[in-house]
Amino acid sequence: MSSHCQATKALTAAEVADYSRHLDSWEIAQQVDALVLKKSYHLNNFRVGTQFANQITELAESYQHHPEIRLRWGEVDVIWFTHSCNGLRPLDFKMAQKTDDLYCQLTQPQAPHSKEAL
Ligand SMILES: C[C@H](O)[C@H](O)[C@H]1CNC2=NC(N)=NC(=O)C2=N1
Repeated sequence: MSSHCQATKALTAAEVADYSRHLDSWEIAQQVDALVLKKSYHLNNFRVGTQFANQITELAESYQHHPEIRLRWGEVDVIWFTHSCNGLRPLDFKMAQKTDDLYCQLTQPQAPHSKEAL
């Protein structure tokens, strides 16, 4: 166990259940011996899937917290967990929400009241 890990323990199963109530459609999955947050996103083609993966990369770099990403035509799977604790931390839930926000920005049309639409 690293010193960072001792300072920041993984959430308990009960805490994970509580945090996950605020997320939309993220699965809590067991991966080897750790709980992880997992979601599959649908994209129209490989290029936009790659764009999404690149945006997640920028997000990950800005927080120095990095997910697993699986990219294939029409789909991007994202898995968040904290390696150093081999489990979930509040930051993983924050990153999951931010990933959803990126997906919405990328796939949903501009708000009708934006300047461009006037
Ligand atoms: C030093 C650096 O911040 C750490 O190695 C970070 C990098 N990105 C990370 N990402 C994730 N998901 N878990 C970590 O424990 C982790 N550690």
